[in-house]
Order: sequence, then C-alpha cells, then structure tokens
Amino acid sequence: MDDQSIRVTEREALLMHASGRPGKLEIHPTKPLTTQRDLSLAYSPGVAAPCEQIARDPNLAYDYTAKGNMVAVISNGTAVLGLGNLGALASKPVMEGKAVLFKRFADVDGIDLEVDTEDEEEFINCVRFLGKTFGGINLEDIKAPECFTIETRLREMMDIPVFHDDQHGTAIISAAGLINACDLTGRDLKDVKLVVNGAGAAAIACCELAKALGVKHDNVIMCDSKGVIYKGRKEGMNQWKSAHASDTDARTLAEALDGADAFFGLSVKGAVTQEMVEKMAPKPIIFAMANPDPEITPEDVKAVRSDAITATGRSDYSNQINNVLGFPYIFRGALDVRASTINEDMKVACAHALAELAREDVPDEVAAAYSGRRLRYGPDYIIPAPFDPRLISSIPPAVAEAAMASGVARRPIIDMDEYRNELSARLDPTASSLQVICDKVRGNPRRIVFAEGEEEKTIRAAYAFLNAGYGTPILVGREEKIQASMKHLGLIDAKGIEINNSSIGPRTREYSEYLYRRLQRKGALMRDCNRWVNQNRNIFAAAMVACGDADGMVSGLTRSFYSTYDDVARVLDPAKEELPMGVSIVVSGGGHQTVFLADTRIHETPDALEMADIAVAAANKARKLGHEPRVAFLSYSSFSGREGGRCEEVRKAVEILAERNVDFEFDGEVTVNTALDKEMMKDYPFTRLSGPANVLVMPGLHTADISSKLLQKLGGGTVIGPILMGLEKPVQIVPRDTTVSEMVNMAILAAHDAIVGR
Ligand SMILES: NC(=O)C1=CN([C@@H]2O[C@H](COP(=O)(O)OP(=O)(O)OC[C@H]3O[C@@H](n4cnc5c(N)ncnc54)[C@H](OP(=O)(O)O)[C@@H]3O)[C@@H](O)[C@H]2O)C=CC1
Ligand SMILES: CC(=O)C(=O)O
Ligand SMILES: [Mg+2]
Repeated sequence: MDDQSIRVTEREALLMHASGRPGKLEIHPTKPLTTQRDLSLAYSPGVAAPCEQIARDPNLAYDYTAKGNMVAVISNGTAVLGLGNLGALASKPVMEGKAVLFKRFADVDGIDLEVDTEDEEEFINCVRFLGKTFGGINLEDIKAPECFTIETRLREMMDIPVFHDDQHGTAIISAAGLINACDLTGRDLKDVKLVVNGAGAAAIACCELAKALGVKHDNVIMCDSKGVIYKGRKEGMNQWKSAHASDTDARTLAEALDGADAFFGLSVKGAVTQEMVEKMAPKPIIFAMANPDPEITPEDVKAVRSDAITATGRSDYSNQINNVLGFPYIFRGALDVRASTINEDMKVACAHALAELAREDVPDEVAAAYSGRRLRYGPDYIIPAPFDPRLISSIPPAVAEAAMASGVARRPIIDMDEYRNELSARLDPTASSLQVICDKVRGNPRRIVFAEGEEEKTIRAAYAFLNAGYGTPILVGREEKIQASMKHLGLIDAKGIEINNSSIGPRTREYSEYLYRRLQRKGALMRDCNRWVNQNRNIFAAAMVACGDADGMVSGLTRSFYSTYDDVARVLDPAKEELPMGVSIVVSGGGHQTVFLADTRIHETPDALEMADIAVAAANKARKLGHEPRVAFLSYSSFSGREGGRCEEVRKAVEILAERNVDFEFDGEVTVNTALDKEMMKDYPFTRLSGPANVLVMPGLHTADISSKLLQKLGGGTVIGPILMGLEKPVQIVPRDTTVSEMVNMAILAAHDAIVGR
C-alpha cells in the first residue's frame, strides 16, 4: 500500500457493521407524521388522492412519490466482488454499501434487494414486477453469463434505466483511465495491445467499451480461468466470450502479456506475476481491478517495472478504478432527466467527463484532501479520486446532456448552469470538509496523547487512529494493564502505539518542573506538582503536550467535562486573544443541513462581548468547514426591543459585531424557528440575514448544552463535538458516552489543529 494507505482490520470492519443499529442503512420520512391531520394527509384518507392521480397518469408517480429519486440495488449474490458465489444473503453488506454510496455521493436514495434465486427466469420476473417502485435498477454482482441475458431482457421489458454496474460502471471507469493512461504514455487507442484477464460481467463490458472507443478487435486478447480465448476454442465457451475470441498462438496469460501495452484484470487475486509484467511493453498500463485483492499489487509491479502506470479497485492506492466513480453520478444524471434507459452515448459521455476532470487543475480543497499524494494529472493521478467534490457537478450534467441529445430524456433540463448549482448543493460540505481534515492529517501524521489509556474504548480508538495512518497514539497508563487489554481485545500488530506510565515516565520530572514554574505563585508547592503529574493522567497528558512531547491530547471518557477541563487548565492557557469555547456541529436532514452551535462548553452566561467573540470564532470554524457563515444570536423572542435581561445582552452583542465590520452576515435577537426558516424570516425584511442561519450563538450554556444533547438523543441528526477551541495547544474532551469512532474523530481534530493552528 502507498504512504497514504488506511489499513482496516477484519475485526474493525465487523465491529463497525455490528455497532449501534446493525448494518449501514435506515429510512427517514420526509414529511411530518405527528398529528392526526398529518396522518390524514399522508395516509388514509388523504393518500387516496395521489393514488387516483397516478392511476390516471403514471408519470405523476414522479411528483407524488419517492420513485424519481430511488434506485434499487439488486443482486442474487452469484459474483460478490471477487469472492465468488456467496449467495443472496451474504451479498447484503455489499448491496447496503452501494446504497449508501448512492446517497453519500449523489443524494440518490438507494435501497438494497437480495433476490434468493439463481434461476434467470425467476430473477427477471422478480425485478420486473418490482420495477414500478423505482426510478432505476442497479444490478450488482450477478455472475456471467446469466447477467448478460438478465440485463438485456430487463432493459427490453422496463421503461426505467436498468444498469448492471459490474459491466457498465466498471467499463466506464476503466475506459476513462485507459484514455488518460494512453495520453500520458503517448499511445493512440487504435494501436494499443490490450490483454483482458477474466471473461465475465466486468471483463466483457470493459472490453466492449474499449473497442467502442477505438481499441482494435485484433489488438485484444481475452483470457479466462482456462487461458487465452482463441478462435476455435471449445472448452468453457459462451457466445459472449466467442465474440472476443482472437486469432493468436498465445495460449496462456503469460504468453498473451508478452509485449502487451495494457492489461485489464477483472478476474481474481494474484492472477498476474512479476515475470509476466516484466515482459510487457515499455510504460505498461496495468489495471488490476479484482476486489478486494488485485491480480497483482502496485508494490509488486513497481519492484519490476518502475515505468508502469498502475491502478486497482481499492481506495488505499493511487488511481482507484472502481465503479463507485460512476454509478452514483450516472444514475443522478439519468434520474434528473427521467431517462428511460442508460444508453451507449450516456456511458461514453460519462467516461470522457471523468477523463477530462482528471486533467483539470486540482482545486486546493481536493489537493488538501489528498495531501502527500501527487495530485497533478500524471501516472499517479489518471482518474479523479472518489472524494473529489467536483464529481457531482461535472459528471451528471454530461450524462444528462447525452440522454437529451440521444432522445431518451423524458424531462429535459432547460438551464444547465442552474442544474450544476443544484447538484453542488446536494452534497453536505461538512462531510467533504471532514474528509479533507482526515486526509490532511494522514498526510501529516501527529502524536496524540490519550490520557485515559487503560480504558478499553480509548485503546480501541488509539488502535484505529494508528491503523488509519493518522499518527502515533500515546496511551497514558500502566504497560502491563494496557497490554493485557490489547490481548483481550485481540488487537494485534499494535507496535506503533506508545505507552507512557505517568509515575515512571522518563520525562515526569521535567513536566513537574514545568508545572511548578507556572503555579509556584498560585499556591502550588513542588511536591504538589510532583503529585499531580504522577497521579493525575489529564495533567500528565497536558504536560506532555505543553512540553512538546505530544502534539495534542484527548480525554474525557471517565470524568465530567469540567473536572477534566480544570485539570487541563492548570497546565495550558487560553491561546492569545482567543476565548476558550465549544462548538457543536449538528448535521441533520440526512446530511443536508448543518448548523454550528456555540458556545456549548465554557461560558455559562456569556456577556455581550463574549457572545460577539463566540460568534466570530464559530463563524471562522464554519467557514473552515466549507460553510459560508450566517450567524443568528438566539433568544426567546425576535427583535422584541424588550429591555433588560438576556434579550438586551444579546442585542448588545449584535451591536458590538456591527461595529467590528466582520465579513459574515449576522443578526439577532431572534428565535431559533425564525433563524432557521426562510418564510418566517420574511416577517423581518430589515434583517441582515439573507437566508436561514447556520451558526447559532446561544444566549447561555444551559440552552446550548441542552439543545445540542436533545438534538443528539431525539433529533435524529448527527452531533459532532463539542469541539473545544481557544486553548494554546490542541485538546479535545469527549463526552462520557462517546463512541470509539467519535473519539477517533476528536483525536483527528486535535491533530488537525496541531497542523493548521486553531
Ligand atoms: N474495480 C471495479 O470497479 C470492479 C471490479 N470487479 C472485479 O472483477 C472481478 C470479476 O467480477 P465479475 O465480472 O462481476 O465476475 P464474473 O463471475 O462474471 O466473472 C469472473 C471471471 O473471472 C474469470 N476468472 C476466474 N479465475 C480466473 C483466473 N485465475 N484467470 C483468469 N480468469 C479467471 C472467470 O473465468 P471463467 O469464465 O473461466 O469462469 C470469469 O470469466 C472480481 O474480482 C470483481 O471484484 C468487478 C466489477 C467492478
Ligand atoms: C466494485 C465492484 O462492484 C465489484 O468489485 O464487484
Ligand atoms: Mg460489483
């Protein structure tokens, strides 16, 4: 794996799938269902009205139901990744995964359906009769040759796009990669000698699209498990393989690869050896796309051919040729024009759009996300990376335009620029920004000390932090106890974790002296400092950070926030001209609305000046995470003019900010329902806020803390934080009910602060 690789263990993957609500999906209603009236509208009797309308005009299903944004991911589990025929049920984790990728990358509502039959006819009937429910059908992991007949017949029968992702998704991405790899190695597609290993769903489709783009039939050799598919071969053949049989003397993959320019691996792990690669033409193009393990690893290629361009299907190497770059965006474009099908023109348009995007200058936000990697068009960057936020606004328009031009769009898009804007707004910038943060930390690993190092949750978080490549975790605690816990937890290969016992650590004396210098005139004796450093793990950890032995610290699992914070405050000061405070990020609406709440940590009853400072710091944080801040100072009334009490204090904060000439919108005092509602805001046409607020400055800590926790417990949103800000060194204090993932996230945020400053 390359320097940026994120390693995950089997155990971590199982824990992730089993934690909380099992699996990766749940369903959220989009309409309120709280009152009798809601029920009467959404269900009987109200629901009769849309039913009757749709019975009269089936197109209205797109207006009155979720059909138009819903894609079924359907499999029978006969070719699960490269793992073989695992059956319908065992394919469910992959299908759930594809469904969440639809949502994450293109805001398409994916739902997985596992159909328990290997009988073609039964499968076809099942999908066909379910078809009315969906705007599109994504067939997945169905083995060849049945997949060809199944898809062809369903496409004939159904009036919505039916797309076998392993065929066409893979074909589109590999074609985009091939176009660019040829460009970089000075080859013309018509001269490329291509070897395809595998003759199943993915391989046949990749080969067909490559030929459609200009690769000559006579220049392609396809192999399957029995070797080269040559003209006249009888064994293990079918009509789809026959169409690609070549006139060649080569009989083995090794013979086929001798002198070949390019290789597509769509077969199984380890099918290619270094000796085979050695015999390929200069600057060979090697796409080893079997999942999860490629036909040959990039390391093995590099050891024998430093001139090769390599790609795999995995996210932990450069050049990921995986259909995740295609299916979310292809369906997005197809659904948005209500395409009746996904045709060749749409696929070719998608391949070209991907290839072109990789050649464009990579904007800072994307470059930051992959810091450490060379993200300039070249051998290590032939195809956009999956987290590139430009994909959503670049690929669906190309697909939609091709659908319109080829006459399969049932609702053409009139204003393409407007459409691009709508597409960008579909992605929650918080998710992309957090990804940027994670990748930045992986490119600049840091040392993070976990004060409660003997706790199982902490040990698991440290292990995950290490394995994901974020840096070196330091656990404060007794070595034997931590080692025993690691053994009990089955955490192997944890060599990169450091353990530091506060009472016998090599630098304990320096830490005590440091503390004494700070506190000697504040009533502390040297022996107090010795005792604190030896016995209080928060003080010890904070001293490590203060003395430069760690870049940041995480604690909070076993004690209340305030007792942890008080310990830390004995060792570390607020940053110069900054106010220590907490910001909680609330992501709701299925990831489509993000608000920042502040101060959720420190100031019990902030005065006007403090509220103004809190607003500035929270607005900066929002901006760093990709949101243009609109700050609302909250209260229980809107622009009431009430004198005295909190309302007046809040209004004063607004006045202070007005005098400061800040570069973001703000206003108040305002109630939270007005602040978040464009319509209610219209009652106050004079307000400085041009849209719903996304930074909410709370009038006091009680309301801040209670509302953020209520949102977390009852609101169905995700609450990140509170993130502690304004200390001279990065410290994060997690809530006692934190999860391992949240703890890792906090460690990442501490590491990120250490890299970029707070
Ligand atoms: N990176 C990506 O985006 C994608 C990657 N893939 C990967 O491609 C592979 C195939 O998937 P898919 O087409 O859906 O599966 P299929 O079951 O349809 O096809 C598998 C093919 O692999 C061939 N094969 C098996 N072992 C060997 C071998 N040792 N040498 C040569 N060929 C062999 C089989 O040969 P035979 O016909 O003789 O049985 C068959 O033709 C998987 O590893 C999958 O993960 C698939 C889709 C997307
Ligand atoms: C990526 C994918 O779809 C597969 O490997 O089957
Ligand atoms: Mg697949």
